[in-house]
Amino acid sequence: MTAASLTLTGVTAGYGELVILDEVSLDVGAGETVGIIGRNGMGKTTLLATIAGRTRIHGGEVAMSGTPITRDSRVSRSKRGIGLVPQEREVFPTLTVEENLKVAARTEGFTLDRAYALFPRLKERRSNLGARLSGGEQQMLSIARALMCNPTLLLMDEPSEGLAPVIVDELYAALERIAAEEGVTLLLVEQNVHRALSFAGRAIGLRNGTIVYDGPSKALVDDEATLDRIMGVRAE
Ligand SMILES: Nc1ncnc2c1ncn2[C@@H]1O[C@H](COP(=O)(O)OP(=O)(O)OP(=O)(O)O)[C@@H](O)[C@H]1O
Repeated sequence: MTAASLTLTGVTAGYGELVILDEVSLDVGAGETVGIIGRNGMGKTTLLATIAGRTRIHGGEVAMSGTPITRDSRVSRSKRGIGLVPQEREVFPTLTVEENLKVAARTEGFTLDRAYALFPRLKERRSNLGARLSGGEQQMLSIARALMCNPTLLLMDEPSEGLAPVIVDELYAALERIAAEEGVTLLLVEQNVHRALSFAGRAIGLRNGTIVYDGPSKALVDDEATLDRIMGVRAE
């Protein structure tokens, strides 16, 4: 797989007539890891949903590796290589772990063995029903299932939400491997700012649907004034 690049040019988008994102522009290079941070309700999920084709675009252009996709449906964006791991995880509850993975499998590319190598817990639980998994296991399954579709641009919405710190460590160890070993560009929304900054090379701060920071994560780590500006309150 070859990682995709992504360009948003003056994108205004939302739900029906409701506008949430206001003239958002950004350029993400192939293979970059980007953490999207900001307070609740600032438009982080809406940004991922807009890239995945799940919102209404009122203006501007979205392009993937130079090809405009603004008017493509979510299905055609998925076929082009955009994978979304939604906040709700969307695991099939009545299918086993292995069946959840197999329904997404393509004839070539990412394999079941690769999924199990990245997430050994899923191998142990491969015969368990989706409904019987812990939150952390469901999150791992949701990410592994997205990878089965051979994404070249993977969007993850709050992967660590509601998980115990030890599980979050395990999850992020797998994400580090995905970033290093799979040909995929990664954008993730992360409520835990310091987790986002240590994982992603680049940070994007959203406030009221506009980008208020776009730069290296490293520069933000000790910059409390800028973090306060993005987060509104001191980051935890
Ligand atoms: N399906 C929807 N229909 C209408 N409005 C929505 C919908 N989803 C989100 N919104 C609104 O869009 C705004 C931005 O929400 P969004 O979920 O993108 O923010 P967020 O930064 O991801 O926040 P959170 O961290 O709480 O998930 C909010 O005012 C929210 O109420």
